[in-house]
Parts: sequence; structure tokens; C-alpha cells
Amino acid sequence: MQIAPSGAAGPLLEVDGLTLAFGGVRALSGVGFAVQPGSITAVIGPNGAGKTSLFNTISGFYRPSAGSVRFCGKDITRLPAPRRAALGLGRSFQNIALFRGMTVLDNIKLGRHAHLKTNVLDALFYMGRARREEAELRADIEERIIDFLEIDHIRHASVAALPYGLQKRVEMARALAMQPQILMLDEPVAGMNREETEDMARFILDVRAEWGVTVLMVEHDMGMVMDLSDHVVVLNFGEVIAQGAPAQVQRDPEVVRAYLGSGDVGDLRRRFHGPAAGEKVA
Ligand SMILES: Nc1ncnc2c1ncn2[C@@H]1O[C@H](COP(=O)(O)OP(=O)(O)OP(=O)(O)O)[C@@H](O)[C@H]1O
Repeated sequence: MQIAPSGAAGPLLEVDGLTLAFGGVRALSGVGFAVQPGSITAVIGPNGAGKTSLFNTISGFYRPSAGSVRFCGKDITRLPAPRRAALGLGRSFQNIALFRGMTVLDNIKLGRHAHLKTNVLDALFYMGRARREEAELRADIEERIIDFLEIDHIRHASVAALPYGLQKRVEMARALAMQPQILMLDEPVAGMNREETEDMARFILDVRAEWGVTVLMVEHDMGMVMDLSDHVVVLNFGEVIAQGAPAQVQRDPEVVRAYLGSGDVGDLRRRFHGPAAGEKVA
């Protein structure tokens, strides 16, 4: 099942020479990589490496001082964030950005509004079409996204009352309701326990397999990154220091150095694979 066509051949998203500074701090320096349609691409890097700055620049919240962002072959570098969302760039946030006083269903509906074809004038003069779209919208949300993410039982619950793992899932549902071609997930399993992490990993794989949505994520959980990703981009101090297949990136000496302030190679191995059987973690 695919909710949006993947568009032009070639990379779905291309970032080239992206540079961003906050006063004297260079958050991004000439960052470049491509996201292939149907792939799962992960951006990793130590704290402060520039991952969130990169996400905010791709989705249009920050304006880069140099470089470009191309989506489906089109230059979108100067496009405001809502236009990018309407084109098919959906995203979730590191700190959940849901309307906590609203229900799950209402939060998801807000995501879908980025895509409604009816504008205000249309709505005034062609109420029939608006109502049809509303009905389709409800069916779409209820039958597909809610079922898919297994949140049927909480559709009328207030978001504020939900456990963290479920709130993250609702945020993903809202992003999916935008019918994105690419789903950008900012730390999708941060703060989750092992079971919640495994559930979310399964949903990410299913989003790609069943909905044909390309995934770009920032994530600190190295086990998940290495298990799920086709392509890994490593940032350090705002620069891409390595990129490639997970196995290739793990062996890269620059990546090892970037992650190893302590010089302890075992630390990196644990970050990538978790503790070995019987191993005590300090
Ligand atoms: N709004 C801002 N104003 C000033 N400096 C900022 C701002 N946002 C980020 N920075 C700086 O830019 C650099 C990159 O930060 P960023 O948050 O993008 O890194 P990150 O890789 O996402 O870190 P983390 O893993 O801790 O979330 C850091 O030096 C940070 O202090």
C-alpha cells in the first residue's frame, strides 16, 4: 500500500554544501548526502554534532547561509516549512510536539490538513467537495493510519494522559497523515524502554514496506540504526565525517575517533551492538 507516489527517478532528497551558523558557532559546514527513494537513512553523531540543525534546515525552520536542499529534483532551499510539508516532507520532533489537551484523533487530523486540496474560497462555494474531503479524511485516518499504528483503543483519549511510547506513536501517525513521501523522524526511540523501541523499529520498517514511505531519521540508539538503516551519515562538529552502509561506517576510523573521547573501543562496540552477554556496564 502506498499513500504517495515517490515522484522523480534519482534521489528523493539531496542536500548539498549545507552551511548554517548561530553567531560564531558553525552548526553545519558543507553538509552533503542523498536519500534514495524507499531507503531508510540515519543521521548519527555525538551530542552537538548538528543533527537537529540539519533536520531543521531540511524541513525549512532554519535558513542556511550556503548550500541547497533538493526534493524530488526541485530546489526547495528557499521554500517555507509549510510548503515543504505540503510537498511531502513529513516530520516528527525530538521533544514531542503534539497538542496535549486534544485527543489522539484530533492531533492526527491536524497533520492531514497540510494536504487538503480545498482552500477557503473553495470551501465557501463548494461545500459538497469540502464535506466529501472531510469524509474521505476521516475514513483515511480511521481505517488506515490508526489501524496500522495499532492505536485504535486510544483514538478518543487525550494525548496528555498517554504514556510516552504511545505519544511518540501518535506523533508518527500525525506525520503519516500528511501523506509524506519522506518521513523525517527526530530520535524516534529516545526515552523508550526496550519493548517500546522494538515496537517502534517494527513500525518504521512497516512504514517503508507497506506504505512505500522513505525514512530519514536522527537516532542515538546505535543498535537500531545499524539494524534498520540502508545508509548512515555521520556528523561531527557540523561536518559529514563518514557515510555509507552500516557495516562500513562502523569500521571507519574517523567515526571510531569521534565517538571515543575515552579511547575505549569497547564503548563504541557497546553503542553499536549493546553489551555483550554477561558483560557489566559501568
Ligand atoms: N538555536 C541555537 N542557537 C545557538 N546555537 C545553537 C542553536 N541550535 C544549535 N546550536 C548549536 O549548534 C551546534 C549543533 O547543535 P544541534 O542541536 O544541531 O546538535 P545535535 O547533533 O542535534 O545534538 P544532540 O544530539 O545533543 O541533540 C551545537 O554547538 C549547538 O550548541
